Amino acid sequence: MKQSQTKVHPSVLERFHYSIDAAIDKPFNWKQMWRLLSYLKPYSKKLLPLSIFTVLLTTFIRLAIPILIGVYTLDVALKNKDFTLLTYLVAGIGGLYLLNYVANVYRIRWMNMLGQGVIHDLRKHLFSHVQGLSHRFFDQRSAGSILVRIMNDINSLQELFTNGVINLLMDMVLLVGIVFILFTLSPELTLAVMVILPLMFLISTSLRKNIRRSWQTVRLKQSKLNSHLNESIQGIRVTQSFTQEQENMAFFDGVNTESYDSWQVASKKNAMFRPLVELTNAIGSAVLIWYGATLIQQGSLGLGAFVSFAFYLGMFWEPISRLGMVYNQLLMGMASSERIFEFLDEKPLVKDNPNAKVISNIKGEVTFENVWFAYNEDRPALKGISLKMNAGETVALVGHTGSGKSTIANLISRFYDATDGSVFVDGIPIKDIKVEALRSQISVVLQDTFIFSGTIMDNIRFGRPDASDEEVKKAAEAIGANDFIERLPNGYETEVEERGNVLSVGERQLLSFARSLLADPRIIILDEATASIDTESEVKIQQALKTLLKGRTAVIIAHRLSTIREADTIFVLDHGEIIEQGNHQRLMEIGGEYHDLVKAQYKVLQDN
Ligand SMILES: Nc1ncnc2c1ncn2[C@@H]1O[C@H](COP(=O)(O)OP(=O)(O)OP(=O)(O)O)[C@@H](O)[C@H]1O
Repeated sequence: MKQSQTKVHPSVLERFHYSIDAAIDKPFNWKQMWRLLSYLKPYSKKLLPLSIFTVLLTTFIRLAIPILIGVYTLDVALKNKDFTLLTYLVAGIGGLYLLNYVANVYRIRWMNMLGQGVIHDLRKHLFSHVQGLSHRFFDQRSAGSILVRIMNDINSLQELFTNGVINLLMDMVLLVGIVFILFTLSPELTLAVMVILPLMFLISTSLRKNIRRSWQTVRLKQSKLNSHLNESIQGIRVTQSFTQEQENMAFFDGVNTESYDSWQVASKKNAMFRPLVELTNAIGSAVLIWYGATLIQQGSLGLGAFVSFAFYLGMFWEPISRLGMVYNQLLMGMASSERIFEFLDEKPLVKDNPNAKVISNIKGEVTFENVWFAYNEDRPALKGISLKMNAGETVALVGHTGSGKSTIANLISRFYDATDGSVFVDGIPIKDIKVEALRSQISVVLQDTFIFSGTIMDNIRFGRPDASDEEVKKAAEAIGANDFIERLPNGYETEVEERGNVLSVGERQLLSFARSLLADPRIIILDEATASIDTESEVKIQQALKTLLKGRTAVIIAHRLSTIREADTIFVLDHGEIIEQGNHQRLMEIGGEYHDLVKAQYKVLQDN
């Protein structure tokens, strides 16, 4: 293995841990196979039968031609000097080759369409299913590992569906056909040439298995390389600011070399494969010529039959080899499909009650009645929360980090369901309101606004795709985002990349406010940005906020004193419990936790 040239602290190389779930083959599982094959169902009326028909047609033509050339042309037509038959045979063989060509063109086209169609459907099914899963599912998995399943695992099934399944049929027919014809032509010669069978078997099982394992190692190493690369690029700013490039390079070098080495091993083994196959064929040919010549001399085998025999023997290896390959694909497919089905079998934890109703005009009153919630069983995040937020009121949630503020917000949107107790909107248990209806009237504005790739216009329109350009502009103007948008190179049509790195934090916030205002929700949940921005932007954001919150219930995870002070009710949280509640004035008078918090903030502001 190549060693890294860079000198770095050894602990660095132990820093990265990736959970790689590359395809390691699994034992064959019929139940899983049937489930996979059920994706062929939509094609069972047209594409599947057409593909099978062309496969069988080409197989029969391939089986027929050597007999026509050897036995009929040499042993019948030429031997009997029957030139009419010879002409027919030549025309017939020519016609069959032509038919074979046409059938092959369609076979390849239809089989590809079939395979691609299945992969398309499977990917669509998986994506739409994953999209509907609850937050908890995404808490437990990295985006990378989900991506791998939707892309790589499904891709690895592509080959199985495009070639594997149908070739299996072709190769079985071909193999049975060849063995049957060989025995019909000469049972003695067939038995003699079968000496190569054990060798063939050995190559197509153990050697292939060995090679397959090596390629799996290659894929594993590549996954590791991908994960590291992904993390490196995402974290490049941190790496550069801590000048950890050399250390990072050393790790990359290690992973890259591991990948290189695994390729070397796999390709060395692969290189042995073909010559070994040829050697086996050579042994078969030697037996054929030696024993075949003896049989011809004895008069028990015609020359034409011998020629046909040689043709079939040449074809014999092909299906055996391909069957080995399909078997490999099947085992790999088992591993991939197991992981795909694991996702498909995940049930969304938050789902509609059978009697859930669509409530389209909620007022926005939110009540918590003795709500308990735990992300992990042993560590409750909320401990018996009871609170009431009146419709149209602005509520501030304050408290130290990890006290449960975001969790309260998560329960209002029903990203999670309470472990115990109930949450009500307008006095109706939220489990009795259809999730879609509820969420369409709630807007969540996170600190780290997610900007999708597309134009500024598309991004503001995100929650209400039917809004006109005029409505988008009006929302942006109301928020005060218009100025900065018009200054961009193409105004509202400026393309912003995913995550919107080209926009400043304040600009991204204004954009998300405009997005929410346009969606016109009844309840707004806002995780106020902690990042300090300049005073001018601060004033702008405060004004934008006023516009956005007007006439709606607003739940603000508040960090700024100015926001907190103007809230109608402030809930002070501590370790998942509400310890104080009231407006600013009242809480200051009490002189408790809130009072201390405000004093501490003032001190920070004054020190700065
Ligand atoms: N997805 C999650 N899975 C497991 N535990 C979580 C998850 N999200 C939050 N927690 C835990 O739940 C508790 C409450 O977290 P929450 O995010 O509600 O706090 P917060 O008050 O919003 O904090 P902050 O001000 O830092 O955002 C914390 O102990 C946190 O570690």
